Amino acid sequence: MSIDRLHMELGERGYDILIGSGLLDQTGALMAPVMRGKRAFVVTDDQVGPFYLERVLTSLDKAGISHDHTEISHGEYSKDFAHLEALVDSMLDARCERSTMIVALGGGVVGDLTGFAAAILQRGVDFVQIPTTLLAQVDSSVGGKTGINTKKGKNLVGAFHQPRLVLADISVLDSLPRRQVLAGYAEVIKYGCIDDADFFTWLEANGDKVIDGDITARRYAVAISCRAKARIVAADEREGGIRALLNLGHTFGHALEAETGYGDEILHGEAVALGMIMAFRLSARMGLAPAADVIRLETHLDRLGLPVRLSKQRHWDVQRLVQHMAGDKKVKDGKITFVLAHGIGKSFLTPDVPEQAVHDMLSEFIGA
Ligand SMILES: NC(=O)c1ccc[n+]([C@@H]2O[C@H](COP(=O)([O-])OP(=O)(O)OC[C@H]3O[C@@H](n4cnc5c(N)ncnc54)[C@H](O)[C@@H]3O)[C@@H](O)[C@H]2O)c1
Ligand SMILES: O=C(O)C(=O)C[C@@H](O)[C@H](O)[C@H](O)COP(=O)(O)O
Ligand SMILES: [Zn+2]
Repeated sequence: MSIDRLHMELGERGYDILIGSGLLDQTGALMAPVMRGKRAFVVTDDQVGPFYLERVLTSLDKAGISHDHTEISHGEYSKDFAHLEALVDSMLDARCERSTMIVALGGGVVGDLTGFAAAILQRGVDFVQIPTTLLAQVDSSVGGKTGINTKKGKNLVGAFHQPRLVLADISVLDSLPRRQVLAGYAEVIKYGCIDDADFFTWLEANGDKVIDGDITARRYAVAISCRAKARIVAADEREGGIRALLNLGHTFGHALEAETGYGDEILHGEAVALGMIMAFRLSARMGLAPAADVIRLETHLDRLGLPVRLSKQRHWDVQRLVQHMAGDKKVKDGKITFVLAHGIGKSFLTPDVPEQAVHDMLSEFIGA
């Protein structure tokens, strides 16, 4: 079985991103070289655990790594202070030491929460990401952003804490519900929109294969996405500049997630899909992007089954969305830095966006 090996070029914080099928059964052997000791603490959720925990624990046994584990409740609700406290307590109860390797086995929720717990436990212990959703394999497991949501907004408390290794086993995506695959696909198409028009074109031709489970197409999409993310993060680890391009669609998307209470109504990836459409519509409204590219993006997302309009079941309020956006981490001196685009594959950052243009775009989108 072949493994694609990418490297996150961050000097002493650098690490490999391994992509392949069946990696789960080699977890212990693949982790051992980056471990400081012979103990691991595995965190998963109550939907991933029944599928994959036993295989990971068996591979740790085979590699002579002793282990404890815990399961959190699945879903975005778990990314909060209460679950963080409970998770850190369970690590302390298990007498995790500074040399214990923390393992995040799950989607972005498990990865973000566990990574943050690892960042603060005993002032920082090592962790490994084993992403089990498409979203986590192409995005959240790579780059070291960890954290939780608070009442004031999305991911507002957290730490940059890079994993020691990422193991992306493509075959685990076979058990992922279609809605979750589609949500992850939004972050895949994001890389095409940011600076890779050729990838966008490839996705227009092959996106349905990625969604429907073609292993070669999935592996290619994960590898290209991780390569893009690793390149951007290596250039700007702590988001002083170009890393913010990875936030395309997120200023609007996070506002939708906050407004809907971080539940099942809008998943993160779905919010990003809608947010990217809003970013492109705003760009076109400001005369920066061709309308044809907005249509191209909407048509592609719509054809694959992602939401491209806001639900009519809910009353959306422009002012409330703008208030959520005001808490964005890209706000500087009271002004939001937006990720806009001159077209597909031509995204850029700018604080120069008239408030009226944002209001008009949001009003139009809510009414659409
Ligand atoms: N740190 C980052 O850079 C970064 C990047 C993107 C997103 N995120 C965060 O990631 C989170 C979203 O992650 P997500 O989309 O993976 O959601 P998730 O972690 O909630 O997983 C989605 C659902 O799928 C289930 N699941 C996971 N893997 C499965 C599998 N293989 N088979 C069957 N079911 C499975 C989970 O139990 C969960 O119910 C958000 O909180 C978002 O903010 C972080
Ligand atoms: O890694 C990044 O940088 C990203 O922005 C990736 C995003 O897909 C991800 O959702 C991230 O968690 C958003 O970061 P935030 O700083 O806006 O909370
Ligand atoms: Zn995201």
